[in-house]
Amino acid sequence: MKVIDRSANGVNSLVHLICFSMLPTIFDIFVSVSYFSIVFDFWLGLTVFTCMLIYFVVSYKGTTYGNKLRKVDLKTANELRNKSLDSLLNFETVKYFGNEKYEINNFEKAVKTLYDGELKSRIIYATMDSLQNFVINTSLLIGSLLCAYKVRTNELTLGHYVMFSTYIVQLYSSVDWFDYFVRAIQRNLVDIENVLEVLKEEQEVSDSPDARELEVTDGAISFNNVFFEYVPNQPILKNISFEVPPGGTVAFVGPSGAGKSTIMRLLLRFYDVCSGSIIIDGQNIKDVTQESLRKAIGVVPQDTVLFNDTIGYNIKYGRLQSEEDDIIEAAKGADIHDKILTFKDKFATEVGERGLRLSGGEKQRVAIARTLLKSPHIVILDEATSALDSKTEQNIQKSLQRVCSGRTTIMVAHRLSTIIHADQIIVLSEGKIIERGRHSDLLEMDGVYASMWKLQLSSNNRNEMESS
Ligand SMILES: Nc1ncnc2c1ncn2[C@@H]1O[C@H](COP(=O)(O)OP(=O)(O)OP(=O)(O)O)[C@@H](O)[C@H]1O
Repeated sequence: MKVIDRSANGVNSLVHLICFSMLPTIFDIFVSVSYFSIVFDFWLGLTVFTCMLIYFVVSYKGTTYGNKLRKVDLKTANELRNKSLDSLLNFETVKYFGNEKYEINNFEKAVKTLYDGELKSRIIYATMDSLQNFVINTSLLIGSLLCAYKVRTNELTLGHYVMFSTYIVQLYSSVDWFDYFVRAIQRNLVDIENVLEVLKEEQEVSDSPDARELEVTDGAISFNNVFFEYVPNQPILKNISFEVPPGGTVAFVGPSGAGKSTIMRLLLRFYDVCSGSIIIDGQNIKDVTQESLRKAIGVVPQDTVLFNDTIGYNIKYGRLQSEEDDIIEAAKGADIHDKILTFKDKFATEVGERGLRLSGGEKQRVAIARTLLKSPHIVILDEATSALDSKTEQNIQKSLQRVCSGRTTIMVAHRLSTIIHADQIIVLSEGKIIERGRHSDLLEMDGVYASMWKLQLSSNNRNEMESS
């Protein structure tokens, strides 16, 4: 992937740049050690060189081990963040099962692992610092004693002694700076590696370099011999072909796992088809930008998840440039305006995390209002009313009709009563189309759809009898 190449090149260039900037320091150290050996005394030079070698070995080993610990710490910190986020997002499930203590224990364990890891790395770095100081001071002591001895035996002058002390202090300040710099770089490289891991994630779908904007004129959709699998050799859709004329409605029914929602995901290009094509108004969706494609499609999903903000904000999300009047119109169209006016803060009412302060029907209406505001050419209703009771569903149907009117619509439904007016009903089973036609045609066919219809009728009758 281009992004990875670029970032990897970036890191390589950074490492090269740093190495170059360190050359003077390395040169400085090399010259100093040689100077001691040649000009002063061989044993003095050897002492300084040996201590320097020990210093670098300690530094290398300590930093390498410290980096390993840091990698583990980063992994633990990520896991801790994911775990806490997951428990907070699913707080209702935690409460349903009374598992608060279990979650708290898990969190405490994760915090303790992180704390222990950080403590270990701090101990390693502190030990390394002490060892390095010990090596430097020992070398200073041995060097000074050796130098003093040579002055006493008249092999060196007092001036040599002063020069040695000045040199060695300067040398060790360079070495110290070098060590600090290398340590900081290595530590940051470990962190960058963490970011690169994220960049390495392959993008499921990317725009082709010459991708154009999708131009929707009528909103005609056609699937041509579409074959798709999420995992190799496990086909989900097999040779799916159908057409939706401009403004027409096609509904998909079938058992759970048949591939109905997958068709919607392919139309939105969350995945690319393995073979075949999806055409909108004569343009293959592979050749257009994902942004323009998704702008043309409005989705009313099965479970509407709202932002933890106001109702007004959540409706406005359908078209961020909307004026207040447009939002009110959309709310009226979705039949939620009167309900919003009964709230104390009206459109400024906070909906809570994921919209938990609203009922299922209200959330669904917000989703419809958003789609009305977006005013797309194509609408997808993915089991938009399956989570609602029959009465709420009947009320919402009117709003849905408003969203779909004059727009090409693709629906997924479990309740067959919601799709009887569709221009075409397609029955899917194990990724294949097994029946298609209008409601009355399919009933006449007396096949899978007809038996599903009879089953739903009898269960509806049973429910009515039980409630009366
Ligand atoms: N991201 C994914 N990776 C792998 N397999 C997946 C993925 N998403 C869905 N599937 C599988 O693809 C199959 C079809 O899923 P899909 O959601 O399209 O079914 P569906 O007909 O909409 O079912 P339902 O009516 O229960 O929502 C299922 O067997 C599912 O397990």
